[in-house]
Amino acid sequence: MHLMQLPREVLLGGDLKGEVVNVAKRLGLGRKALVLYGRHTKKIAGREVEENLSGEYEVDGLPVKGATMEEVNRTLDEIREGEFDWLIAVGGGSIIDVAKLASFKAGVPFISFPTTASHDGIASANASIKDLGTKTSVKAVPPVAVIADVRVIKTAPYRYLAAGVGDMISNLTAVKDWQLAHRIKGEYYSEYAASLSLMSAKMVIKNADIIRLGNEESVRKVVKGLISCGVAMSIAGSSRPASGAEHLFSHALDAIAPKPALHGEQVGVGTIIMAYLHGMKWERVRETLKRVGAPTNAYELGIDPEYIIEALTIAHTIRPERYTILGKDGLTREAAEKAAKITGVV
Ligand SMILES: NC(=O)C1=CN([C@@H]2O[C@H](COP(=O)(O)OP(=O)(O)OC[C@H]3O[C@@H](n4cnc5c(N)ncnc54)[C@H](OP(=O)(O)O)[C@@H]3O)[C@@H](O)[C@H]2O)C=CC1
Ligand SMILES: O=C(CO)COP(=O)(O)O
Ligand SMILES: [Zn+2]
Repeated sequence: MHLMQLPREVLLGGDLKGEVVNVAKRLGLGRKALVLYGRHTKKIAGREVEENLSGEYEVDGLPVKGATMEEVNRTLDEIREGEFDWLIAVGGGSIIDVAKLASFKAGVPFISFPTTASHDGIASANASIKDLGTKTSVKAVPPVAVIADVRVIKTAPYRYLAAGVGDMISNLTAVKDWQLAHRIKGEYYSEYAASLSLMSAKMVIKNADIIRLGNEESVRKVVKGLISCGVAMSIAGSSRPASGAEHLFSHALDAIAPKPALHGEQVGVGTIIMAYLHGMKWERVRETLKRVGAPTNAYELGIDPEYIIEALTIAHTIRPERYTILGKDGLTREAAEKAAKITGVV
């Protein structure tokens, strides 16, 4: 059986902090709400969302630090002790993922209120959580509603929007890896999910110059593309349409680099290299990232080339069951150096 779960409402608009109450009412959510936010996103929108809700609901706020299993468990304890009926995540990908997994484990719904357009986990049903040192996605639930306030998202530094482009362009190599796994390992493949995911990647290639403006139209385009990627993952029943070897490379960097860059920035650079390995037009990937002002090399990522090479050689070990262009044995150091040099990444 294949179960596809999708958000019931998706709101995209100018000033939506006050809309949360109406959404919660329409969806018939219970009396007690828990607002999850981070240190920054509390000030950006979290506190205001909490205040707006307090007129109609019993509400409490919970600060969350990063997407780790400890934070998921802490949130779960809070939900159980406080007997909360639903959650709302006000933040970047990390806060949303913590809410997603806690919501799944506790069996209570959650609303996604993104403060950045830097990742495609806004509407997806899978959560990327760091557990025992490494991070990859696990099955969870999608938000019951997505409330994307363009004005809030626009307060994020431009770098975050460019990272969102990186997370979408990565679908090009993710889908190629998926097709490879389908042919070589007989893995389930969904033509529809793959097409939907590729649509977002093609959209950013076509609209790079508009996105570069960093205005409300840019934010709308990127958010819609990211939501579509989330839907593609839900249709596939896994992150396959949006996560291949370029994501393994980024997860490896998160594990070894002293100061990793943004998820979307790292997967964007990973896409350049994996596109080269697939024999695809990697220059087009690099060109798009350049046009939107996203990093295309180690220097721009702020990561020492040594970590880039190491991440390339260990990426295949991150999630061995996910077959990609890296194969079972991964890249040799020489092959990693060659690919990174040819593509200008180091
Ligand atoms: N589940 C899925 O399908 C997917 C999950 N992901 C995951 O999402 C995460 C990446 O998300 P990303 O958003 O890049 O990073 P984070 O959620 O880790 O946020 C990075 C930083 O940005 C801050 N921030 C958030 N919003 C704003 C804003 N408006 N202005 C200024 N700063 C802001 C955060 O603040 P604060 O300190 O308050 O949190 C945090 O310090 C990764 O963990 C990745 O694995 C990515 C793609 C798909
Ligand atoms: O980041 C994601 C899709 O963009 C989720 O991917 P993972 O399954 O690699 O965590
Ligand atoms: Zn991603």
